[in-house]
Amino acid sequence: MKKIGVFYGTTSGTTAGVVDELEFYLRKDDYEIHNVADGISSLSEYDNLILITPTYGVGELQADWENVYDEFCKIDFSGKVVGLIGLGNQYAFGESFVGGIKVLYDVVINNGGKVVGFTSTEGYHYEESEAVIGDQFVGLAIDEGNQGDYTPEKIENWVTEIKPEFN
Ligand SMILES: Cc1cc2nc3c(=O)[nH]c(=O)nc-3n(C[C@H](O)[C@H](O)[C@H](O)COP(=O)(O)O)c2cc1C
Repeated sequence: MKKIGVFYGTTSGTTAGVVDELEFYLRKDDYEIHNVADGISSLSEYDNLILITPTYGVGELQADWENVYDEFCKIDFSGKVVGLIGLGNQYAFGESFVGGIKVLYDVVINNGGKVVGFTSTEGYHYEESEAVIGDQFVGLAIDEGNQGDYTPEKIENWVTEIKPEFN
């Protein structure tokens, strides 16, 4: 398996904690973590990517992702395999739960990439989410505030599922 590039943004630090947990399940693989606040100039070098954003505003990207959005939209994702992880709060923001990953999803798909690691919406309690296609999230939905106890198991299952899909 080729190297995995993990790119994340965080405003209040929760996502950084989730990235630490993700690292545990990637520990036997070749991977590199990048905080989007430091830029995304190396993103196009990876054929395997895990992109992580908490949702802010109403279903929008986290601020550091917003800052690189125009650059992100110019990336050719042909041949790239991408897994998405979204953080959100299903009770406080139940009408736009983890919507931020749909913004990333749309760019990856429009620019020729493959998104893997859709997950079931079962067990979540929200009204609406832009990040749902059919009955699945377009990535892994994490709600640390309300369901953080399940996060390690969710990440482990998701990583196990997407690894065979990587280049
Ligand atoms: C101003 C604000 C807006 C938010 N909007 C949403 C939202 O639309 N949908 C959602 O699922 N979560 C929303 N959240 C919850 C955050 O995504 C969640 O707390 C996340 O864990 C924050 O990650 P971070 O600590 O890495 O920045 C919002 C939080 C704040 C403070």
